[in-house]
Amino acid sequence: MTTPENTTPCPEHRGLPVGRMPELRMMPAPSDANVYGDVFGGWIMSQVDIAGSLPATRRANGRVATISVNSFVFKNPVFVGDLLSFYADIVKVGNTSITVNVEVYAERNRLQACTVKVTEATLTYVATDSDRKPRKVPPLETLLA
Ligand SMILES: CCCCCCCCCCCCCCCC(=O)SCCNC(=O)CCNC(=O)[C@H](O)C(C)(C)COP(=O)(O)OP(=O)(O)OC[C@H]1O[C@@H](n2cnc3c(N)ncnc32)[C@H](O)[C@@H]1OP(=O)(O)O
Repeated sequence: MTTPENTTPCPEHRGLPVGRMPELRMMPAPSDANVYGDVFGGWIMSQVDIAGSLPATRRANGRVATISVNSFVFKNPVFVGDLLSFYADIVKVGNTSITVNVEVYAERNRLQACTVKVTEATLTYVATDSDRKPRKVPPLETLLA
C-alpha cells in the first residue's frame, strides 16, 4: 500500500536518542489525521501535554496542572502509522512550577529505518493541592528519602 509514511523521503536519520527512555510511545490512527494523512497538531499537543506531565507529576509528588505552553514547534509532519516516542526532561523547578522540555521522534518507513524529530515543546506545570490551588514543589531530598 502507498501511504505518506512510505513515500515521503526521510529528512534526517539519527535514530532515537541513545541512553534516554521515552515517557510515552504512541501510534496515531486514521481518525487522528486530516484528509491528506497529516496528523492534527492538536492531537500531538495533547500527547505532549500528557508526556510532559509525567516527570512533573513525579517531581511534584502529586497532582499538577498545565499553566503554560511556552513554545511549540511542529518541525516535521507526523503521519498515520508513525511510531512516536515522547522524551520529557525537567528544565526548571520554581516555587510551585515545573518547566519541562518535550521532544518527539517519529519512526517511519520502518523497513528503511527512518527516524525524524517531529516536534519540540516547552510547557510549565504548577503543583496543585486538592482544592486546585498552587502548592510548593517539595524539596528533592524529601522525595529521595
Ligand atoms: C508519574 C507517574 C504516575 C502518574 C499518574 C498520573 C498521571 C497523570 C496524568 C495527568 C495528565 C494531565 C496532564 C495535563 C494537565 C492538564 O491538562 S490540566 C488542565 C489545563 N490547565 C488548567 O486547567 C489550569 C488552569 N489554571 C489554574 O487553575 C491556575 O492558573 C493554577 C494552575 C492553579 C495556578 O494558579 P495561579 O494563581 O494562576 O498561579 P500563580 O500563583 O500566579 O503562579 C503559579 C506558578 O506558575 C507560574 N506562572 C504563572 N503564569 C505563568 C505563565 N504564563 N508561564 C509560565 N509560568 C507561569 C508562576 O511564575 C508561578 O511559578 P513559581 O514562581 O511558583 O514557581
